[in-house]
Amino acid sequence: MSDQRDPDPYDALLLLSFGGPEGPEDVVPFLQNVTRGRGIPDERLREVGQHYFRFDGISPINGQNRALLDALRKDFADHGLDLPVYWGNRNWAPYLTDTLRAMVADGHKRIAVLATSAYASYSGCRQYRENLADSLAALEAEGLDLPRVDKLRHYFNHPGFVRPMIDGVLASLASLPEDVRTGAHLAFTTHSIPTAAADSAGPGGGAYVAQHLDVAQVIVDAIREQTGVEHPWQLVYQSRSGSPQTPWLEPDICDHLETLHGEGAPAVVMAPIGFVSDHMEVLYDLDTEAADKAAELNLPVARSATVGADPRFAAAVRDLLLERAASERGRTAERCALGALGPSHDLCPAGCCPSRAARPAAAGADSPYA
Ligand SMILES: CC1=C(CCC(=O)O)c2cc3nc(cc4[nH]c(cc5[nH]c(cc1n2)c(C)c5CCC(=O)O)c(CCC(=O)O)c4C)C(CCC(=O)O)=C3C
Ligand SMILES: [Fe+2]
Repeated sequence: MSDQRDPDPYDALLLLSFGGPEGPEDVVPFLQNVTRGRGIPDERLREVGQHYFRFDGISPINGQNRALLDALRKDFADHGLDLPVYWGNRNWAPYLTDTLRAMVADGHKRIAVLATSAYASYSGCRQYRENLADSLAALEAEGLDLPRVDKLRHYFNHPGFVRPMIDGVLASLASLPEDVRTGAHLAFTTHSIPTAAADSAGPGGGAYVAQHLDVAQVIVDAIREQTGVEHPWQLVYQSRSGSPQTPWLEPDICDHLETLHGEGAPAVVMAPIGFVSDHMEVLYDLDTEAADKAAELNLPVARSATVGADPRFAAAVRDLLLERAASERGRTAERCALGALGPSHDLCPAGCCPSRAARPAAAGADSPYA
């Protein structure tokens, strides 16, 4: 156990996230960053940006990440872990390349990376690794000595991620009127992705859906143990984008609410297990769109909390970092995981979560960097 208190060889933690706009003038440039290289006209981006304009152009994601940074720094300080925590994003300031450059200037050589995405998939894992490779290439072109970056393993089934969600679902159930509570359905939601991306997610394929189903089962079992009620449940999807010709994971949460209503379900708890914080996909797609749909159907719904800056999640990040540090030192580390799938791999194998256009990706077996 003492082995898991030593951060060596790591000298810093980098929180790597999506980024989001912080005012109306940021919205189109942010969406240009997200959709770069796909030639989407600004006019269409302004349409896509309607979700953001409804909230004064402010995505909640940056505030969520600032709160998580505070929670991480507090957790590290409370546990005598003297490791600086930095923050960089894929699509908005503070940009990943700028943060990595600052980390190099501060003398960091061996960086553990926590991405704000818990599951395997191209969008949730490999794309972040590609962003890391792009940033390292930019620093290399500037003649800087490159740090080594290691991405911490997927944490979808880490107790520090799952337990706050169990409490969230229990709180949502408790918030429903008593006469509909016992019969309430649980709708676990995550970001829809193209079915082709789902098929090829993780080392053996299919990992995105399998991981969500495993987490959902753990939550359902925990709720049965605590309340004595086995709620009917299903994994459903939200936030689909892209061309209607391309198949994406279904059903959508709004269609699912209609189906459940048609089947006579008395109430639904929507549990966004696919997301780490209450960012725009949660506030718009669930709290606005799906909530409006439920109101139209006269179906009582509650939306459960994401982990956000829960201290148990901050502690889980420390655990993941110390676990990986131990295994990098060649020690056997305790690897916490709930559910049936067990702890995820440290290093993504070559070709894990492939994209259509193969691009270099750091922090995996096929990384061009050490
Ligand atoms: C799996 C997944 C996660 C979870 C893992 C993770 O967290 O990384 C996620 C998170 C997020 N997605 C976000 C925002 C967007 N996602 C888009 C587009 C897309 N997402 C996809 C997948 C995912 N996305 C996919 C397959 C696309 C289409 C292709 C593409 O464009 O790559 C677009 C483009 C416009 C549109 O097509 O609607 C936007 C603006 C925000 C920020 C929210 C905020 O601002 O609070 C967050 C956290
Ligand atoms: Fe997305």
